[in-house]
Amino acid sequence: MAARIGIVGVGMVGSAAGYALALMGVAGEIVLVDRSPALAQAQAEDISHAVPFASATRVVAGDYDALAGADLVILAAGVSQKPGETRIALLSRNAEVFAEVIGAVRRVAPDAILLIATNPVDIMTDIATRLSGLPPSRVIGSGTILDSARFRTLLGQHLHLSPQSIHGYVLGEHGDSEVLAWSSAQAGSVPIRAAAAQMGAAITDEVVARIDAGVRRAAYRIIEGKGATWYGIGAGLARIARAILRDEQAVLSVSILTPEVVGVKGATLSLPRAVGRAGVTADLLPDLDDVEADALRRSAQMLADLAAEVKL
Ligand SMILES: NC(=O)C1=CN([C@@H]2O[C@H](COP(=O)(O)OP(=O)(O)OC[C@H]3O[C@@H](n4cnc5c(N)ncnc54)[C@H](O)[C@@H]3O)[C@@H](O)[C@H]2O)C=CC1
Ligand SMILES: CC(=O)C(=O)O
Repeated sequence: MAARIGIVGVGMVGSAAGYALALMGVAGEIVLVDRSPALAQAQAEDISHAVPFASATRVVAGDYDALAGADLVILAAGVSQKPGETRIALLSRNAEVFAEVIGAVRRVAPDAILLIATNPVDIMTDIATRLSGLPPSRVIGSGTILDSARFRTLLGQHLHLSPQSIHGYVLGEHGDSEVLAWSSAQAGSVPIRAAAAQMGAAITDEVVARIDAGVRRAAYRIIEGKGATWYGIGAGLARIARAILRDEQAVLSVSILTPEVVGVKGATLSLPRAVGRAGVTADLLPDLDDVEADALRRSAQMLADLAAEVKL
């Protein structure tokens, strides 16, 4: 039977995910739910007009009851950052939104995998895991999927290679403490620094600093310029959804509650992980140098401490 995806919160991010999913054609039906039914209705109508160019997906608006039987529900409800605001500053407001939304989704779609986009996405994934009672493997935050895409884009531009031929991951928090795993990045099958040297485009300290800021500060820059980010994450959410619904076992950097990593217990954070129909089925932590391992430890500890402060 064709897959059914729900999206709760269809502002910029939820609607961009719906649009990307409709173009990709991975679902038979996409159901849009929002606190504003008029917005959900308008987004469904607009996105459905893109469908004839790409797929046969049915795109409809509905209330929570319309999510019954969903295989996957994407959560993008809540407030977003104002210029200069951190993701973590959104926590208390979005925790209140999840207190209402997660129970409503679970009541009608108990078998759905939850895919979280709302920021701060790692802590919101931790909250969704606890509120839902689902196993962590079935409550997946988009985490650093977007940061890894930004890393691959900038490395691809530096080397004049397709970002699809760059393999590199951002680990830890989707946020200020994230860790770019330079030491394991590759172009094709060649370690990134060796590839860069072969291609006459050495990765100097200046290049590292520029790409690091390009990734870490991307959201701040884009929000300054247009108020929010949505295309990158919309495509990232659709990519994760495709991996789940087609049981791809694709390696993607996503966030789940993790029993232990680099000595830190109980942090919800991103690592490259295998993603398929059962959710996350394996972790693939790359080899890290000492600087990267220390940075990941700090990021993980910060996330574990912050999540522990959230009382539900
Ligand atoms: N994980 C990531 O990489 C990214 C995450 N985000 C986050 O995604 C979230 C959404 O961002 P935008 O779409 O730009 O915001 P938006 O304001 O455009 O949309 C949010 C939507 O949530 C709805 N909503 C709020 N409370 C609700 C409730 N209780 N029940 C149902 N719907 C509710 C609103 O009506 C609105 O339509 C933010 O937290 C933002 O920071 C944004 C970009 C990237
Ligand atoms: C807003 C956000 O989290 C991002 O674009 O990375």
